[in-house]
Amino acid sequence: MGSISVPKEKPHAVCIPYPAQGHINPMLKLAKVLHHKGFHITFVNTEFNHKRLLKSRGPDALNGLPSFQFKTIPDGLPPSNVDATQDVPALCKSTTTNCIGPFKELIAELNRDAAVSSLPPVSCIVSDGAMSFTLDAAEEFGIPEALFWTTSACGYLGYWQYSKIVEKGLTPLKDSSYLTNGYLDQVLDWVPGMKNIRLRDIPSFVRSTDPDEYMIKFVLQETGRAHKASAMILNTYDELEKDFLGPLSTLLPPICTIGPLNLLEKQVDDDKLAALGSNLWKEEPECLEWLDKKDPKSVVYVNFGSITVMTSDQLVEFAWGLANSQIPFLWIIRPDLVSGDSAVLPPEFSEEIKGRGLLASWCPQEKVLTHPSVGGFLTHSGWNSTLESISNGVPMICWPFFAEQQTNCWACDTQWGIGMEIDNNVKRDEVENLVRELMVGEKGKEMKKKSLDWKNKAEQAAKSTGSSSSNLENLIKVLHPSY
Ligand SMILES: O=c1ccn([C@@H]2O[C@H](COP(=O)(O)OP(=O)(O)O[C@H]3O[C@H](CO)[C@@H](O)[C@H](O)[C@H]3O)[C@@H](O)[C@H]2O)c(=O)[nH]1
Repeated sequence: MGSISVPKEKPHAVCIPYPAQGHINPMLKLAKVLHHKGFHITFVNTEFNHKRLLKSRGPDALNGLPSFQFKTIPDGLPPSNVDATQDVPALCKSTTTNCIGPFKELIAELNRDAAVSSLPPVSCIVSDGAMSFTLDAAEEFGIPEALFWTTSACGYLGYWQYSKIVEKGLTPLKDSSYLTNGYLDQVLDWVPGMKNIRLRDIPSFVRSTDPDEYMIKFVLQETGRAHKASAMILNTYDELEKDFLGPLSTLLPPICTIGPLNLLEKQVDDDKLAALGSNLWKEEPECLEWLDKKDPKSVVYVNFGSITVMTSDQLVEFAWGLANSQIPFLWIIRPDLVSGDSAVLPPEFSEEIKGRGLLASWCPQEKVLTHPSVGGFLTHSGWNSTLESISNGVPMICWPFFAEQQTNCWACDTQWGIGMEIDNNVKRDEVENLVRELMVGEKGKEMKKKSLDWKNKAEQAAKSTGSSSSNLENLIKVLHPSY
């Protein structure tokens, strides 16, 4: 007797990033990878970011595909400047308290639509780890949820130390002199997997003098709920972060390391999906044309991501450091990079860098880092930037701003040998010296070698037989056990 084959229902994942650039980018990549594996996708942006995406990418940018749709929920914040990054603590507070209602309503609506059409009902949630309120929705609808922490494993492990740091009374700081009096240099010898880690290398929110620091409470809340997830996702690869993944695996549901997602995404051969992008600022493709005219590995690329802000004095120090290094550079200065001001550089500077320096306000970073002319990256050490740099074998100078960027910088410098830290109190001479060292010095050569080694290992992990690809299969089994 022949068996009757029952058509399996297509899985439907609702993917919801934390509403900031460095979170939307990797979530969109993961959503594309899952779509390629047969999932129906609903990607949820906040209304604020939806509007920004339409503005930066054009009115049709979020029309999606029949099996990959974009939906929105409000973020609960009052209206603000559409071209600038939202305040992080305010956004964390607001998403925690205001988003669960609209999110549950959206899932109910998707299920109602499914009941009267051929669309599959929602079968799982993939949520940003910093949006753990979504776990309540998963519970209510009786579906699995995977939490995606878009940080490095070392950064995430750093966050996991917060409860002990509070318990030991290491935070709040007694007063602001503790930021510079050597207090932050103390080694935390009890942190598993992170030999010689100092307080200053731990994600930066513990550097507060406020006993009610909201971001500490937020981190404790988000790490505290993680055990309720069916799986944890990290955009990294085992070989790079095995020392940190070991300790994390004792604290968490099964961890699926599926990075670098920028490499896994490349395996998705689908023009329609490739056209779906997530840059909140308008890209300036001229940067690539400019790079085309430069010698191989000759340009230092400078970009501080989507959230970093600096003073106009710091901007000027970076500017003269870059100019004095005599190395060609591409420097992305976001319109909101200088706090409370617009970025203004002296006319002598523009004169000095003619022909060898290009300034732009936003670029297609992944294409820039893949470009053969780029030989080094001066970065704020956001995890996406770090991983995009690693996957292209580009060594770094790190100027961490906040959050786990400090931990990423520590790992690049002391663990992986591919980064050099620049002092927070940035001075032009140090910028000049480090840029020269990175691009033409002995240490730079050594770092380039190590960067290429990590690049090869990243490519191995992303191959169909590699660890990240097999972890992706494990994730799919969790999200859709019968698939
Ligand atoms: O001109 C630009 C600048 C940035 N990007 C992209 O924007 C993303 C920026 O992400 P990231 O480098 O991680 O920086 P942030 O935007 O600062 O990221 C936030 O989110 C990260 C992931 O959780 C954290 O590691 C950071 O600490 C946090 O600030 C990357 O994918 C870049 O490729 C561009 O395409 N063009």
